[in-house]
Amino acid sequence: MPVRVMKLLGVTHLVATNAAGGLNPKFEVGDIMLVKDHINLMGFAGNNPLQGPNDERFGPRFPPMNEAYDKTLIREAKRIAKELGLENIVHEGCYTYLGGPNFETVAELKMLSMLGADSVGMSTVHEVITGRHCDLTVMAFSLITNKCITAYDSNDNPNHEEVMDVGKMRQDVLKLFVQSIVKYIKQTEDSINP
Ligand SMILES: O=P(O)(O)O[C@H]1O[C@H](CO)[C@@H](O)[C@H]1O
Ligand SMILES: Nc1nc2[nH]cnc2c(=O)[nH]1
Repeated sequence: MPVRVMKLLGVTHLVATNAAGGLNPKFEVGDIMLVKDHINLMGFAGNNPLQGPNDERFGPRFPPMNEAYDKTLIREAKRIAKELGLENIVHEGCYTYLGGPNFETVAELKMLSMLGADSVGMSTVHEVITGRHCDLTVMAFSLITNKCITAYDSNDNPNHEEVMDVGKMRQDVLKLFVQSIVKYIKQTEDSINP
């Protein structure tokens, strides 16, 4: 619903952000993962934001999702990351999400890893699908707030306080990153529609 309101207000681009657990062992807490693709696990269970009668004013009944994340924006976000000296903490990967609110079991994390997911959260995919359905240009990134633990002998429990703390720790960097991306989008739009 908020995404469709944005569309009706004339918004053309959606930059979605989330806090996520890092499944890719190369990711460190505080890293940023540009989303290049997602696995809509909730969709597999029949939970999709496009369920119900299709409103053709927004988009088609069966929209493609293979190019959900704009490749140009990913490329430019990487360039911007380099300019800001963030290239060591900015990666690219596949996001997946579960309904939450509990964090995952060890077996679930192992499965998600095997499926090819690099980060796991509880949001974003619904917004992205709705945005792509109404033809918004979409990019998304995850802030890796915790490493997903796939060992049974670990006592390291994920918790929401840690998620909030890492968000606060990185807020200035994320603000600068998003501002720079939005500035790039605005410059590009102005050059197309002066
Ligand atoms: O996806 P966002 O809202 O960024 O936050 C993620 O982190 C929270 C759990 O700590 C959940 O809300 C999960 O979805
Ligand atoms: N599902 C999920 N959401 C998160 N949000 C922040 N960390 C996590 C995580 O480990 N799992």
